[in-house]
Amino acid sequence: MCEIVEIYFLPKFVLNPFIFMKLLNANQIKSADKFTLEEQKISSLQLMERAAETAVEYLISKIRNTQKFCIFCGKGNNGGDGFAIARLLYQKSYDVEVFTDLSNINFSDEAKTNFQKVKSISGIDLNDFSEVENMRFKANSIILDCIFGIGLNRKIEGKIERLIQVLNTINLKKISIDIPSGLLSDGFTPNDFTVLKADETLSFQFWKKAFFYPETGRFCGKIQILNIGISENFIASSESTEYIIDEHLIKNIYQPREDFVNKGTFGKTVMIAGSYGKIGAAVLATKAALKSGSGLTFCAAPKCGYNVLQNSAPEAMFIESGENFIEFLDLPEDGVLGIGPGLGTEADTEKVVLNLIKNQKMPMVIDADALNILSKNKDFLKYIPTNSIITPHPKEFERLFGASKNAFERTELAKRKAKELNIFIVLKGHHTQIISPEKEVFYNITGNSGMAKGGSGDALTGIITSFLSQNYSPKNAAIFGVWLHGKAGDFAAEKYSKESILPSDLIENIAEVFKDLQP
Ligand SMILES: NC(=O)C1=CN([C@@H]2O[C@H](COP(=O)(O)OP(=O)(O)OC[C@H]3O[C@@H](n4cnc5c(N)ncnc54)[C@H](OP(=O)(O)O)[C@@H]3O)[C@@H](O)[C@H]2O)[C@@H](O)CC1
Ligand SMILES: [K+]
Repeated sequence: MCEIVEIYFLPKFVLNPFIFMKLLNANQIKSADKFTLEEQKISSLQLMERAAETAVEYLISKIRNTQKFCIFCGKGNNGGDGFAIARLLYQKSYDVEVFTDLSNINFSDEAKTNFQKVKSISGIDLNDFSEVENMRFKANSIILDCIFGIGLNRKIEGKIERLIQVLNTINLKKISIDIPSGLLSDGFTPNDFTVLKADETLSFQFWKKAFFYPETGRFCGKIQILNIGISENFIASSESTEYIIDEHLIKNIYQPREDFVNKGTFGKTVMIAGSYGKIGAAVLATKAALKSGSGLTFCAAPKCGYNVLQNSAPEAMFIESGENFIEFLDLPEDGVLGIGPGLGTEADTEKVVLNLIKNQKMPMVIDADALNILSKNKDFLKYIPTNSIITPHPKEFERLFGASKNAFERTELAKRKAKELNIFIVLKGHHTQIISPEKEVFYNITGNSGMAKGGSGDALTGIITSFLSQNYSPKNAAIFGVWLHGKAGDFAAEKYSKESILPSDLIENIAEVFKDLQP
């Protein structure tokens, strides 16, 4: 599964803080390249050189214990990047060995120029792809994959397919340039495609859609976006309905707390959660709501949770709503509701939950068992108040809306459902997506695999409900909530390791995220 660390900027290319990142497709990226050449009055060879310099600078700054790079170059501009990187690494005194298809030299113009330059350097070994079968690679060598980039338009076959199969068996670190070779950048890659399995992907300027979906993201390893100074004017004017939730976007959404305010200013959050044996879910959701700034916080839960809730979250008010599970609800007026964590699906709870959702006019957050209750009858879906936020994981999503062939199709189905029901869908996963009724998709890049633990989703529900009650719009509450949840998880993982972090640690680290956000 892929993991995204940070954006690497050459100091000369710092993005305008008001431009947040759109997800562009391969054709748009190619147009962005062309536009940049005209705007900056540079040649495509110069842009390629800039891309290669950025990649080399990154490699040198991050990679330790290696002296040798084996660079595999295809015939297009991804191969051109590879030849240029080879030359630049050689000039920095690294051992460099280059592999290409010497039997079929029909390179793109830029690749050809850079191939010729490599050929003229006697210190760089140049081999045919086929020689990889008999090679003995030095330990600690790094393989750079520059075989195909975003220009791939069909399955790789023959000699190059064989090459990738062999490379995939070699036990050396593999770094793909721009995108792992064999992967289609804008959609699902059929299962019979041979794809290079990278440990790391260094991608130029733009995230690619393939990075965000489990079937394709699993080939990418750790993802690093390298800013190569592509035209901001082009990015700003490009049409896209898909976005990456980056810090620029978050800084536009975040409303710092002002002076002269009182607890009423920050809304009334009401968590409806918990049943016997699952009171922890109510605790986590309530604490997360408190920690993310809710002014007044209530938790409606069964009586069996009274002691534990009052002890662990004394700042919240308890609303007794049954004995061992929720049997009735008597909620404060004007509360913003978050319902679902640990509710169970007892018949009485089901009745109360459905009734509440049906009669609710204001947007609310619906999660976990509340979604399972809704999924029992497709007619229940229309009870969801407009502009509400639902937070299903893939299984819950399937129960609600039916199965999809793959994760890309699931997102398309979510877009249709978000529009049809006029709601926001937070599709939880390694890269959680927020899908709006306008069919926009926002991809989250914070978070880590240590958060794949029971209780993590309860915290998310608390955070989003808290933001909704603090007057963030439903869209901003969902985007900010998902991002902050992941970021808090990243802070926690740094302190305690991915294995050991608990959702409680994540909640504790919400404070670190807010500290970081202060202007
Ligand atoms: N974005 C940026 O900002 C910058 C991007 N740059 C770099 O450019 C890369 C894109 O370059 P690119 O368009 O030449 O594509 P790339 O993938 O190298 O080659 C495709 C060629 O292979 C062919 N072909 C396709 N599929 C095939 C298959 N299965 N089996 C066999 N052949 C196949 C296809 O031709 P066809 O055979 O279809 O006529 C085409 O000629 C990009 O990823 C990045 O690395 C930087 O240099 C500068 C800044
Ligand atoms: K590649």
